[in-house]
Formats: sequence, structure tokens, C-alpha cells
Amino acid sequence: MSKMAAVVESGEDAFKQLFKFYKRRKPPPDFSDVIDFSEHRCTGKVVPLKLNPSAVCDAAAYRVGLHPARDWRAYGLQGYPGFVFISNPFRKGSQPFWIRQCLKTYPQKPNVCNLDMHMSLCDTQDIWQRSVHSLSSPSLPRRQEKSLLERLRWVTLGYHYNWDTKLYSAEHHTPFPSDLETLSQQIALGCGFSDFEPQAGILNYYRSDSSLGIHVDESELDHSRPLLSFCFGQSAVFLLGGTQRQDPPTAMYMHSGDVMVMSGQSRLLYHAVPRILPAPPALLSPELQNLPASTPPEQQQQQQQAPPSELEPVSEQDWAVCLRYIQSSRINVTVRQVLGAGQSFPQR
Ligand SMILES: O=C(O)CCC(=O)C(=O)O
Ligand SMILES: [Fe+2]
Repeated sequence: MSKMAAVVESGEDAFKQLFKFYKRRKPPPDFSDVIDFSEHRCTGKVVPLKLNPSAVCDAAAYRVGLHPARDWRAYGLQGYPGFVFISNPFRKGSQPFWIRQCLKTYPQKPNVCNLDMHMSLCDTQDIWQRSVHSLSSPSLPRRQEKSLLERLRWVTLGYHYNWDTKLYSAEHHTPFPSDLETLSQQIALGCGFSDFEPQAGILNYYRSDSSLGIHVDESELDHSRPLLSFCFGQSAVFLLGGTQRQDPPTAMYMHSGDVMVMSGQSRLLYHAVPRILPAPPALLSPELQNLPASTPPEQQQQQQQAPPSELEPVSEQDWAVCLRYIQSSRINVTVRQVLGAGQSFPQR
């Protein structure tokens, strides 16, 4: 019997027990049952998935930093219809743009973040500028106080999720970032969703000891729309369970650049992140090269004009700060459609 099976059989609530198992530090758990899609092996429950590459135009994918959709490596899991795992579809040199957006741009007003809950608007006005100094000075003596960026836990976009009521509302809404909207729509198109409207986003910022508890994302009013999840930086163990909180979950790694789509029968499954793990250097280091994103290497050699890209280059100074942050952190971005076509919020 594997170590994990022994853990599960010892009690009723299989999900809680596996969550604790993977969260444990001493002694560290046996990770051998965790599915690693980056190994591109279709063993056990993993099945290759055929997406719909012709629905995604190469130039549109290119503009948001993605490989052509025919090159995306997509997998499904037996027993989880509607679940799609796309193993890092990002072109080399494009992740730095998205990481910079998550750290410098999206935490800015009018978006909402955890720091707003107990700080004045004036203090949360420029999280990036207020953090740059301490994050770019490796030689500073042990710092007394963490920078704002290090204290950032979540940012919400579009219809801002209310963590207390678990509701979205028409009143609490700001424009959804157009670059993230376009990226999400390209992924959705490849997965067969031609009319996906990104309306809400939740960014989670994880330090090496962070975790995210067992939950289901059901606050959106239209569950026929997929939920997209993008991950950057350090790796994580992700647990995908069933429709009941205690159903035993499947464990998988999420590495930087991986994209997950929860749709159809998998849209309302319980899930959690029990553990952040150092990214395997061979997977992360090549992705963190801040290449000029607008010029693919093959075109540089041919001295041709690169196609237009939405990815504004990341300055060396900005990248130094991002790199320092991401070396010990993970960022996850989930994108959701809240309302179906023609739907509105119920009157309260
Ligand atoms: O960090 C992750 O991979 C999961 C995030 C998540 O489940 C959520 O934001 O609802
Ligand atoms: Fe979630």
C-alpha cells in the first residue's frame, strides 16, 4: 500500500487528510503520486486532449505571448470531464511581461487588494514604487518591515469579489484589464469557448509557506462558462477533488506558465493548494529570461519586422524587482465570467 493510500484509508475526509499530507513539512511528504504534466507522459489518469487550434489565430496568440494553439500541449484527466491542463503554452520571453503586470500594474487602483482593507487609499496608491527600494537592494541588512509587495495577498479585477459575502455586485465593478481579457479569450477559444467574457479576476500571491484551503468557486452566476487559471513563478501542488467536499482529490503540479481550465462537469469541483514548492530550475530559469518580447528569435536572425505584440517590453529595473520577488513566490490568476449573456444581478 502506498503512503498516500494509508493516509486516505485512515479516515473519512479524504480531501482534508491529503491536504494536510502535502502541507506537512517534517517529515516532508512523498510527492511520487503527484501528476507532473511537464513530463508529457500520458500515464495513469492523464490523457492527451485535442483542442480546437484552428479557432485561435496565430497572430492573435502571438500578440499575447502564446505559442500557436496547434503547439499547445493539452491534457485531460480521466474522471474529470471539462478539466483541461495546458502545459505552459507561453513563448519564451513572454512570462516576464505577465509577471510584471501581476506585480506592478494590476495591484494599482482602481483594482482592489487585501492592503486596502486596513490601509488608507493614499498608502495603497503605489505599492510598486513603495516596494522597489527594499526589493532591489539585496545587500540591505535584515529588514524590519516587509514591503507592501511582500504583504500583498490578493488583488481583484472587474467585478470585485467580496470575500465576506462571497458575492459579486453591479456596484463594485471597474474595467477588466484588456490585455488579460485578450489572453483569456485566446485560451478559451482554443478550448472551444468562443464567447467567453472575462468579467472578474482574482490574483493570489503565495509565499513559500502559503496555502489555499479547500473551496469551490460558485459565486459566479453562470456556471456554464469556464474558469481559467494561470500560474507564474514557483510551483505548487494543486488538489482537484469532487463535487462533495470530502471526495478524494487528485494531486498535480502547477509550474510557471501552466494554464488550467475548469469547465463543464469540472467547473464546480472542490480544489485547494496545500503546498508551494521551489520550481525545478530547468523549468523556470529559461522562462525568466526577459527577452525583448516583440521580436521572436527566428525573426531577429532574419532581420525582419516582428508582428505587433501587446507585450510592452519589461525594463531591466522592473525585471530585477520581479525576479527577486518571484524567486520565492508564486502568483496565480483566475479569470471568470460572472454573468451569462443578457443576465444581470438579482435585485436585493
Ligand atoms: O492558486 C491556485 O492555483 C488556485 C487559485 C484558486 O483556486 C482561486 O483563486 O479560486
Ligand atoms: Fe478556486
